[in-house]
Amino acid sequence: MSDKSNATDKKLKQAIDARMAVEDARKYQVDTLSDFSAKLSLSCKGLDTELDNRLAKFRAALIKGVSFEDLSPLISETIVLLKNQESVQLSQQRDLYSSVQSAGKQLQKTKGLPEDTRRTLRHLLDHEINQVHSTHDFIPLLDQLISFYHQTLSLKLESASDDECTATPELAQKLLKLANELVLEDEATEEIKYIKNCITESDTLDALLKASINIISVIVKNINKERKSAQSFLSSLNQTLEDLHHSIVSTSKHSKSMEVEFDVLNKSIESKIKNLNVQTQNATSISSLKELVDNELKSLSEDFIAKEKLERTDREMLVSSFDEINGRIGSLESKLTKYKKRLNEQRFKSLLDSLTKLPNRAAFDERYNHEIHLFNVQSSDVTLAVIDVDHFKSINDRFGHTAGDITLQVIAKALQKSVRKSDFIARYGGEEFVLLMPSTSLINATAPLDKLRKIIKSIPFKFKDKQIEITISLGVTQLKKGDTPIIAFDRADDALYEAKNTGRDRLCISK
Ligand SMILES: Nc1nc2c(ncn2[C@@H]2O[C@H](COP(=O)(O)OP(=O)(O)OP(=O)(O)O)[C@@H](O)[C@H]2O)c(=O)[nH]1
Repeated sequence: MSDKSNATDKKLKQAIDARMAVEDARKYQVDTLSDFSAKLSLSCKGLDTELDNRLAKFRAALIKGVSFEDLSPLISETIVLLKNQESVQLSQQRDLYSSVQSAGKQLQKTKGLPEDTRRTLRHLLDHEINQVHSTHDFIPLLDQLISFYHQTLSLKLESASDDECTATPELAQKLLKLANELVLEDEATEEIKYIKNCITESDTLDALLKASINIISVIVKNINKERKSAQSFLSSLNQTLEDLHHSIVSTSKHSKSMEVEFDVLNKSIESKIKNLNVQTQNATSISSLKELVDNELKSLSEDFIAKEKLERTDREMLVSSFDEINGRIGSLESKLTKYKKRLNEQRFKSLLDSLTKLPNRAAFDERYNHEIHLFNVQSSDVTLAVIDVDHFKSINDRFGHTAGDITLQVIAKALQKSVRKSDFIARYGGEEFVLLMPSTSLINATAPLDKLRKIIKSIPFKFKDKQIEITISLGVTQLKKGDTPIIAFDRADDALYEAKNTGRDRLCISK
């Protein structure tokens, strides 16, 4: 009997070890999936605020280690949001198409349109604009460019003479303003720069007409390229998440059915051991006891064999589903790297800062160089301000990086809302912003800039139930004859340094 009991012990131990191996494999699988899903969700940060929040919740749930059953609804909600993103883009595209089509048709009907312009316009409407995958941001600009064209053409037709008609400086300035609103990718920068120089250097209506058509062509060409890559990223990401969802649900279902079978077996083993106990106590002779124990152990042994078999099947199924998921994760991860690269390129190309949605440093450099070029040609006043958030490091240190990020977004929004339409505000990097104020002298810039300082100071920031006052320091200068971009920027930076060293929350000027 002691041999049999040893054998039972051994079987029990084997059963426990096998179970632990299954649990370890499952834990490893869950950890790998969680890690991958977290990385995946980070890759689409910045596309949409609601999607960002949902993904942040999803990542938090993964870190906390909630069960698959609880994760499942979060994934379903995320998939819905991703699908929404796709349909939002599609409807924006449709809006853009019909808006531009109707403006274009109106133009086509206009008498006196030069033949080559009519051809260019036809080509734009028929072959290019309907392929544009754009956001709403560009629709007003395209509309304005087309109505600018309309207005300029009417002026040309009104003048009876066949000679080249001179454009007023205001008209050229209007087109330049529209061109300045363009925030496009690298390759287009040179094209836009060339067009802007043509506008400033030529004073005929024909030159303005040509320039406005050229700007429309550049926009159409570039938006199309950018949006295509974003859209394909979104739909692939959506597919990827759906695949993961299915894997999780099927693994979870499989585990549940196994648990039921294990439960039945465990209960049977338990009741047999109990029964053995009772019968042992009731036995009247050694021989009947021996027979009884033999029978019960035989039956128990059969249960153990069944249990072992079940565990082996469970382990094999887990290993094979794990291998399959692992393979899929491998291929998804390499896809993800590609999408991320493409998305980063797209962000870079769009020249918009992904956190604050303000123009980024590259966009600022482009605009700044152009303002310096204009200043050298026209000598109109331009003020430059470098703005830095005070003690920003302590916000991160005390309330965390996410609070820091939100702070930057709120400040960026307030700055954008408070500057004039003709001003150009950008995030230069970190907690530093730059502001260009064309046609504004240093004297006239001081009051609005100081108002800007007060606006930021009055924002009621609240972290961890604590009311926090956040201030900015400003260094300001005005472009001077002979300035290079670096010389003028350094002057504003020196003024900012002075503002920081004399107590912060102030504006200093460098003449
Ligand atoms: N949350 C967040 N922090 C950022 C970002 N970019 C830069 N920072 C942080 O901004 C802080 C800037 O710190 P410092 O240059 O020491 O300046 P400061 O604390 O603002 O102090 P003063 O400028 O001297 O008033 C650093 O801790 C950076 O890590 C960002 O995008 N998000």
